[in-house]
Amino acid sequence: MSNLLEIKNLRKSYGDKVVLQDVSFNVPSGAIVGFIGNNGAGKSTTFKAVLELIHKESGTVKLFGKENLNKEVKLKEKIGVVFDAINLPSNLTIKQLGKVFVKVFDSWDQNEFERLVDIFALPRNKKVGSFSRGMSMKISIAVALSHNAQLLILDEATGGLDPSSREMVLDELGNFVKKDGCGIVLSSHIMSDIERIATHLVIINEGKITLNEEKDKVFEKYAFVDLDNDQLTLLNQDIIIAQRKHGALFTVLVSDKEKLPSGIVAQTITMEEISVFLTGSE
Ligand SMILES: Nc1ncnc2c1ncn2[C@@H]1O[C@H](COP(=O)(O)OP(=O)(O)OP(=O)(O)O)[C@@H](O)[C@H]1O
Repeated sequence: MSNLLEIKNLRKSYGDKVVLQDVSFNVPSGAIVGFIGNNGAGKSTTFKAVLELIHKESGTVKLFGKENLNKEVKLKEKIGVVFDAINLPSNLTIKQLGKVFVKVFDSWDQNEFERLVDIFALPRNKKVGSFSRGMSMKISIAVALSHNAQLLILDEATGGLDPSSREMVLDELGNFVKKDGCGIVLSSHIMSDIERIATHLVIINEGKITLNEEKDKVFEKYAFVDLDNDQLTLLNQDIIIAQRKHGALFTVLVSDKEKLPSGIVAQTITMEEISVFLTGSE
């Protein structure tokens, strides 16, 4: 499986504040990477650095195997981007947008755009600037899906969508990634969305990656255990992902419940629990 995006040791500071420290993860072809973290953890900053909208301090970013996106103009067309804030021309209608984008993108697919506008039930003759937040997200997603991109970078793209719209969008994302050589990285605070569609989980906490793993592996092998100090010393250090102290006991997230000493009871994990544990917001 080749990587559409490779991020290695990415670092970024604003003034004295280090907001990304040694961030590394990949988006393989065929994958949907769920990028999870609290408000201010560094998700948007990572995306902006990947897209070269901001300068990174150090580290490398490779898109389709190549560095320096700004010098590889053709590559940009292969990336569909949706940011939380709408950045489409507000004075145009959807009808007019189609006419603009056919000129902007060599590979603009007007039929696909029309299909998505229909299934997202978006009005064709209303100015985009007057759209609700949910409608704005849907039109941004429709655009990102209509220029034959291979990689989608979606920052909070399902936030603000009603449940039936979310279903439709998640279905479309699932279909997108089935196409040859396509992949998605999406940040979200909606754990049920991540649990439903992600193939890989990347968790970031205060600019540091605390988990980077295939989702199925997390649910098959990972577990929480409650231990006292003596039991903790018996634990194979290699399987400890994170631990928290609660009075005299420790709650430990382990990466392989098969390697637990006998007598220690593994508790099953939920997406919500693992994300709360690793984002430190408990
Ligand atoms: N232009 C900027 N100048 C100074 N600090 C910034 C700037 N942009 C982001 N930051 C800081 O960088 C940190 C990471 O912000 P970022 O927007 O990447 O978080 P996030 O994980 O996307 O959060 P959210 O879930 O709220 O969207 C925060 O502490 C934020 O205040």
